[in-house]
Amino acid sequence: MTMEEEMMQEGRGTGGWVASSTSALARPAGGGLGGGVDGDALGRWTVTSTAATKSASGRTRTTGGMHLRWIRITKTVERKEGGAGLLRGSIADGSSTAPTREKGGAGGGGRAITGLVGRRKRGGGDYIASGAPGVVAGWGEDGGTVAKNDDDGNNNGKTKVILDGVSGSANPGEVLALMGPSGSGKTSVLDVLSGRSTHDGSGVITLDTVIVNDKLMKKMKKRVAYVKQADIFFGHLTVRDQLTYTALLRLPSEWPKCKKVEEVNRTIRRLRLNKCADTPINMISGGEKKRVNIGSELLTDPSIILLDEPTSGLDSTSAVGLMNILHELARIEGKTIITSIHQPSSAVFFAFDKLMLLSDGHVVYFGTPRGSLEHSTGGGGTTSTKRTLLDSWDAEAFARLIEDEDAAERNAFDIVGVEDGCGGKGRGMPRRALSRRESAVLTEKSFNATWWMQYKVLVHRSMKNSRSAIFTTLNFVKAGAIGFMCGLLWFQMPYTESTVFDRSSYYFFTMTFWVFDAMFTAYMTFPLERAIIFKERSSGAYRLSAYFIAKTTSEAPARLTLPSIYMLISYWMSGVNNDFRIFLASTLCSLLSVLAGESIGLFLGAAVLDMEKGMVVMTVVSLGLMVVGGFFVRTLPVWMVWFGYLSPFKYSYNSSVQLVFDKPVPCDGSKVLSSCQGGAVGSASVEEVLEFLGVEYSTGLNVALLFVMFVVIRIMAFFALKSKKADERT
Ligand SMILES: Nc1ncnc2c1ncn2[C@@H]1O[C@H](COP(=O)(O)OP(=O)(O)OP(=O)(O)O)[C@@H](O)[C@H]1O
Repeated sequence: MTMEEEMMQEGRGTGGWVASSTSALARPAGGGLGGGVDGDALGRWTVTSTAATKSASGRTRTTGGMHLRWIRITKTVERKEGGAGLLRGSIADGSSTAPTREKGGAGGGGRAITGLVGRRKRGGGDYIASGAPGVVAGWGEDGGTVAKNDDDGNNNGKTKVILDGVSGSANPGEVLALMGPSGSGKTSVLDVLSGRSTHDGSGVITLDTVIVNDKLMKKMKKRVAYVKQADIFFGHLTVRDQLTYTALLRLPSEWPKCKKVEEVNRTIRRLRLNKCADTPINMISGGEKKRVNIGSELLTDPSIILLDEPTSGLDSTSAVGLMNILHELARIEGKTIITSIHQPSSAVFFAFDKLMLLSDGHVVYFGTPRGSLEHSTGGGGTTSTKRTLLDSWDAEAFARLIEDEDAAERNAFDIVGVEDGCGGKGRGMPRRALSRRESAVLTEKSFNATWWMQYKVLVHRSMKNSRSAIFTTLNFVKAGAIGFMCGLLWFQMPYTESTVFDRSSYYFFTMTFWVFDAMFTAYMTFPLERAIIFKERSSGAYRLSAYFIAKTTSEAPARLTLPSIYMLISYWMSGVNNDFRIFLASTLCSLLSVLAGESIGLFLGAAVLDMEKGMVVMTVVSLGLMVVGGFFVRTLPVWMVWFGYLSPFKYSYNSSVQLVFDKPVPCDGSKVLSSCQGGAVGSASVEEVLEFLGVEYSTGLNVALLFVMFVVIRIMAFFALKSKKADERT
């Protein structure tokens, strides 16, 4: 069943809230930000629907698209050291080396344009530049130098212009394709439009004619879905799990769970994922993964869907299938869709409603796909060079056209918005209507789910994932085998002076092994999940605090179960102390030290997200802390004493050893302790044994210090993670 059929079956096709027209200006009806559907002076419909609204039958409506315009967007990035070919010179003045025109980019609005090829505007926003020779798709590589940038796409300074005065627009009900050679700026345009990356600020982005500033963009993220090139998921979760967790996190909290589940099932049907719905994501095909990625974004019923090369890596049948889904979403649900694409088949290419061609961060064509041929060949069928194409497109004139269109729509909206019934429009009234729409967006909730709901869902997801990742047979075998091996090595130690050292070494080994294990596995947590965290957070799925606390609580059972199994086997086999209360207390000390070690690992993982560097830091820090833990070096140099206080090994060793030596140790003739120098008679006091082993502080103080370490370092880990900004390219 196609989506269209499905929707008709659900009554939506006739329900009146989805327009099925493919016209560029057709709009789905729905409630607006200010409520309702508004007609503009040009006789078009502007829909500003945001929240899911209800049909007469009580079903949830699909939110329509929004009109997205971007005008003279420029983006400059810092040139990173160490790359091939350092940049020289400067572009700070924005001067152009283009021979035939002035730049209309960074703040250059309104300047005169020379060498302009004639162009006209066609109905429905179809801009065709005429008279330029050449081809568009796969244009010639003549090495034509782009204004500001050299042949490597670099400018001659410390910065690099990656988008230069890019303008365009996308309408509800349409699919706009971004095409251009690799490195031409397609992803950068999508990053900026989705709010995942910033632009230089000289250009403007408008959504339904409302200028999108930083504050608005943050709020808009819920309505702008961005399907990135990489399909990042927890591989152990099934497709249904992934969609269900997304639904629970991102759909309105007032919806009952059954409604969210219904939405998941609808998304599975809509994206034809039924066959793999209950298969773990790491087992499904690339095309299916891509559809899961799109489905996760579609669940929230966004108005605008941006996709970065969704067909890359797919065979042609899957690519066509995916494109059909996008066209259905635009045509039937009225979504605004922008997708970048490489080498589409001719069927796919001509099916796009609009096409924007980019080269070296510049627009070289915007209009219908068919019109691009006319533009590129100029009717003469000759091949165009990159240089010619760049020169033939008047970016500034195009920017002004979009600007005018935006202004016309805004005025028309405002006239309607404040209509007093007499057809009058009083002074200052348009502004009121505009701000009404703007404030409607700004007062929207940042998160759909409450903090507690986010926490519960994330704990559940993390436990499900860690069950498959940590509670594996292999890990149980590891804990059991090491416990058994240690039991054999320290087998049934008699409680006499000759085993004083062995008892303490048993604890030192136990602490070292499990604290190291916790440190290193916890270290991996954030670097491994950072792509998912950044992706989900950038779409406003949850608060970082909910994720962090959920992550640490959900991993605790797995983290503590394995050392407990080890202790249960090794402690009784070794005969450390036959008092069950001592076993319990020393096991708890060990587990607390595991949690403190986990805090250190989490902190370093959050502070140094780069795995390679982080591993080096981890190795140095963990070995250092172990050495100063009291077992190896007894007398630290004065300037290193502070380092000893940071060692969880020290506190856990100190507390456990004190618990084990709970009564005087009988001499056995080995003359290890000074009180036993006389032979196998008498015993050494507990104090003497503890002094011999270099144990400091009371058990209570050691446990308290371990607890402080566990809590304080964990809080530090949270702030370290919070301070990390998403790399624009993650
Ligand atoms: N943060 C950044 N730092 C440095 N250079 C960047 C950054 N982001 C983008 N670029 C550069 O900007 C240019 C455009 O990159 P972008 O990823 O947008 O191209 P693209 O058209 O999507 O390429 P592809 O088709 O290969 O994905 C490239 O030369 C890229 O190296």
